[in-house]
Amino acid sequence: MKDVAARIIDGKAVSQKLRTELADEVAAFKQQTGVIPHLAVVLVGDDPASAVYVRSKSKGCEQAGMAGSQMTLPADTSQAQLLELVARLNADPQVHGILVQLPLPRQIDETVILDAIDPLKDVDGFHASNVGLLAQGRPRFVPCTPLGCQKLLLDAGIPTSGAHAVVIGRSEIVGKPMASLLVQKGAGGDATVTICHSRTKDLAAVVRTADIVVAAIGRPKFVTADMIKPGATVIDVGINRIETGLVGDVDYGPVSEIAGAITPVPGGVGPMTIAMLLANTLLAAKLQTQARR
Ligand SMILES: NC(=O)C1=CN([C@@H]2O[C@H](COP(=O)(O)OP(=O)(O)OC[C@H]3O[C@@H](n4cnc5c(N)ncnc54)[C@H](OP(=O)(O)O)[C@@H]3O)[C@@H](O)[C@H]2O)C=CC1
Ligand SMILES: Nc1nc(=O)c2c([nH]1)NC[C@@H]1CN(c3ccc(C(=O)N[C@@H](CCC(=O)O)C(=O)O)cc3)C=[N+]21
Ligand SMILES: [Mg+2]
Repeated sequence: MKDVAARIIDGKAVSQKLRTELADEVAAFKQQTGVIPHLAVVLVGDDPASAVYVRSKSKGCEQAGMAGSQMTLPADTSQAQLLELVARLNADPQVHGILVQLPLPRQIDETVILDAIDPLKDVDGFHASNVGLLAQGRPRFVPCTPLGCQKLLLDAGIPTSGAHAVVIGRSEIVGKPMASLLVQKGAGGDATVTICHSRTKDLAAVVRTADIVVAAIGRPKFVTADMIKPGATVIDVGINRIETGLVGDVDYGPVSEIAGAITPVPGGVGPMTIAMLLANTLLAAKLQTQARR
């Protein structure tokens, strides 16, 4: 492996393939039920990066034959006002999926909002009941980013069973659910999982033992070549905007000379997140359509 550059795991290509398959499933669902899956995305404030993601989410819905609506509330929206909108979306039978873009302004408690979303419309998989179901190994809505990482491993044929997977980061939206997925029984799981975070002692030594590294730290180029076992698979979740552009949490150039396979940024995990969100929206429509019959 020493002089051979890593294989590039092309998340953009995989996501496009999945989105084409999804469009067929959406068409079949619409024909069977007459129901058009509908995702509502809520953005509070005017952060330009968030606005870009929110737009790509609604655009993705339309491309897959689903409906996407977008609500933008002012940055000074109160928690009560946002709860009111969530309640309205919960009660709207036309809306199947609800995504409230994070982070929220400081006057709003994220947990209060996420707990208020109908768990059957929680396409992000952040509601306590969906987190619990995943932890118990009977997933309903799985958080989109970790699910996308697992799909990339499966699509690339990277063995996870018995592998040592090291997840760097323990957030509720990426690190923890990623570890849950990798440790689960079955395809894309059965790994021996270690979670690292800011209190981990000698993180570099731990990461060096990994067959699979998932980097979700939020620090540009944090994972360096000296931390990588030759031939290891490196999944870079990080999205960092620096002066030179968009970079991941992995020092891509040097690491790609040591790793066996690696995801680029952009074009790796990010597009998979969107594809999984669309898949979760169809799942939401299916669950709610069954529930009403
Ligand atoms: N591609 C995509 O679709 C998505 C990308 N992202 C990106 O992924 C990255 C991670 O996001 P998210 O999980 O929300 O981030 P958080 O900030 O919520 O979590 C970061 C984690 O990294 C750990 N960490 C921070 N610094 C260090 C350090 N020096 N050493 C070891 N561990 C450290 C933190 O530890 P501790 O808990 O101890 O503080 C924390 O657990 C970000 O770049 C984000 O932009 C996020 C979501 C989707
Ligand atoms: N409730 C909620 N759910 C989320 O899923 C959520 C969120 N809040 N807040 C912000 C993070 C971040 N996130 C990304 C999605 C797609 C790309 C993506 O498509 N990235 C492209 C590049 C896009 C660009 O150029 O900026 C890529 O990596 O190729 C990135 C990041 C979802 N998030
Ligand atoms: Mg966070």
